[in-house]
Amino acid sequence: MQDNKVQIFDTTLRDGEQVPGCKLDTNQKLVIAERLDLLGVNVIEAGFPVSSPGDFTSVSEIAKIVKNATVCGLTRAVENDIKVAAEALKFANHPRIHTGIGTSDSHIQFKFNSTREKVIERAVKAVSYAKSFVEDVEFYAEDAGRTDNEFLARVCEEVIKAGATVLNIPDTTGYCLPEEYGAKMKYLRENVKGIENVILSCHCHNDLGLATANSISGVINGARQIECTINGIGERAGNTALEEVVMVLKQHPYLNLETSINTKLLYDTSIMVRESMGMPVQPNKAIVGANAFAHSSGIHQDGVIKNRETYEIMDPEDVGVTESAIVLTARSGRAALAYRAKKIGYELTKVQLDTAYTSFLETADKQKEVKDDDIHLIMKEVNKTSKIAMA
Ligand SMILES: CC(=O)SCCNC(=O)CCNC(=O)[C@H](O)C(C)(C)COP(=O)(O)OP(=O)(O)OC[C@H]1O[C@@H](n2cnc3c(N)ncnc32)[C@H](O)[C@@H]1OP(=O)(O)O
Ligand SMILES: CC(C)C(=O)C(=O)O
Repeated sequence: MQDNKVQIFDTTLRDGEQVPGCKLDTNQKLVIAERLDLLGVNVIEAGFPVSSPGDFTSVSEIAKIVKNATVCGLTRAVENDIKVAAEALKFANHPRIHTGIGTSDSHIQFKFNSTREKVIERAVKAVSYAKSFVEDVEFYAEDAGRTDNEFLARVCEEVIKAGATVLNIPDTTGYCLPEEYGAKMKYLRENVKGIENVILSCHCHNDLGLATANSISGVINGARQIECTINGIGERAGNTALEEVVMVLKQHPYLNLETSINTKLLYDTSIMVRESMGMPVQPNKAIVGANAFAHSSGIHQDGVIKNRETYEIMDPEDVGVTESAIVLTARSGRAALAYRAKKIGYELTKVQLDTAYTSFLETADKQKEVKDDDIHLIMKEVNKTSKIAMA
């Protein structure tokens, strides 16, 4: 029987920070790392220590301040990368070295001009070397999404023998379909000796918009760690969005898969990352976008006003959003107008609402949104013929 806990491995500060424009200095990284620890992530991938003196310092300082989460540093299957990562992580309460190498034929041929056998040798050597510094060693088979399953299983078996504690199966190029990615996890669980002693990890990219679906398919098929970032930032089209996978698992309790995330901190954390990295979040982004809990068409607004659950599958408060928004547009109906008018103090009779609605539509057709100031003007006009009660 597998544990039902899914570990959340946050790589906002590593894969997220690789994005053009998202680079952070050590102080900014420390603020985010503290917040991620508070949010309840299990692992913080703090950086790639060998990549620059600045990133080494960031990883090292993060290792000193993070109280609960494991702090992880990324390396290539290169001795010096691993030695430098171990040095940066030496003050961590729970250090993890994340090492690995490309395993797809494309990576083996074009990046390394090498062979499958030599790649296995390098993988094993890297894991054994990392193991000489820390107990917790995660191995990534880069481009596992496009790696032949039989070969991938061989790589996994060898690195488990060398001491890997976590096996990361990245869909580096965001190529897989959810069924295919899930089947890959299932295949590994069924064909790799020793797999029951390690955690399988999903690391999915969003090139085809499938990162969340693939990660969920991965955990349904036996993976127990998801690598993800706040707001889904990351290379190219990004990584799996942390807030999305966490809420998928929360909203589908029959899957019987849990995370340790305090979901009420999701929205504020999203804002923190957005502002600190200068990377805006699209308004229609699931969970944390400005419109994720906004309703702007009459039929939906009427439903939500009667009962939120007609058009909302989550309580906004569960993700730290204070309340749903009823936004008035030319597609709004009387229910929404009466609702907003009441919010700002006007209690309309049915006749007054009909009158107000006619002027409302005239205003709404001229602009994208009808604001409270516009409503005050409309009410002033209605008041001239019929006195409105104040709510
Ligand atoms: C999918 C991912 O997100 S992987 C992480 C990506 N992140 C980054 O690359 C950010 C940090 N990277 C860096 O700072 C630099 O690229 C460094 C320090 C790692 C390397 O810099 P350089 O030595 O100048 O090498 P450069 O970046 O030009 O090329 C990468 C080299 O690493 C090799 N390499 C790539 N991945 C691996 C790996 N997992 N294991 C071993 N070698 C690898 C490449 O084959 C290439 O080697 P070559 O020059 O012998 O052909
Ligand atoms: C380094 C690995 C884990 C990665 O980022 C990827 O394959 O996308």
